Amino acid sequence: MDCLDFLSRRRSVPARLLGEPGPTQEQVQAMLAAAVRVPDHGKLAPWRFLCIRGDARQALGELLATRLLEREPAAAPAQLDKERQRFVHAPLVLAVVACLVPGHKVPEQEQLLSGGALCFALLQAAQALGFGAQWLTGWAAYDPAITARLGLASNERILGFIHIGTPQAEAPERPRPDPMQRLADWTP
Ligand SMILES: Cc1cc2nc3c(=O)[nH]c(=O)nc-3n(C[C@H](O)[C@H](O)[C@H](O)COP(=O)(O)O)c2cc1C
Repeated sequence: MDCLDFLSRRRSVPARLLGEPGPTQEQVQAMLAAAVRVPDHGKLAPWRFLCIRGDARQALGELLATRLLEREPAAAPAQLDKERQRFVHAPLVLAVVACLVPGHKVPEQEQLLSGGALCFALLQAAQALGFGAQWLTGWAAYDPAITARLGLASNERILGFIHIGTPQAEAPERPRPDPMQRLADWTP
């Protein structure tokens, strides 16, 4: 498969369809090494990663369930279970954290964009190694109590939880927009 073919066929594999085996430590390193080559205005490298694997996945799910009960005391047991299950499927979840440099001449938007590109590069690197992956956020990515428990500082943001593992079933395709319908010539 040539490169463009690979990119044109890329699709996410829903986290619930991901299972063992996950990437080895060498493969994690290789994926990150590819992903940090994203465009990065000002060479700020305004991002870092958290590896969530093994028992930490269940622990994070418990944290989400506990926090949801705080936020919504009437939350149904099924909702709480959903939170507990959020991170248990894929063997590896990489949280991509934006480390924003406030007041820098490179606007925060560009720092965030670089991190977003990095999330996507991670998806591609995972797929290039034969894994499936999905970029998820969910309410927890924006909840201050959860981000504090993840160790984020006030200038840091969760950009995504990248779930990575071996597809246990074929991922469904979704309709894709026709780019030509969104293309126009700009005329002065
Ligand atoms: C920043 C970001 C956050 C996302 N968060 C979620 C999410 O919380 N839940 C979800 O179902 N999909 C989420 N998605 C969408 C999936 O990552 C993915 O795009 C979708 O499953 C379709 O897969 P595709 O990559 O094949 O288009 C998010 C996408 C982005 C870019």
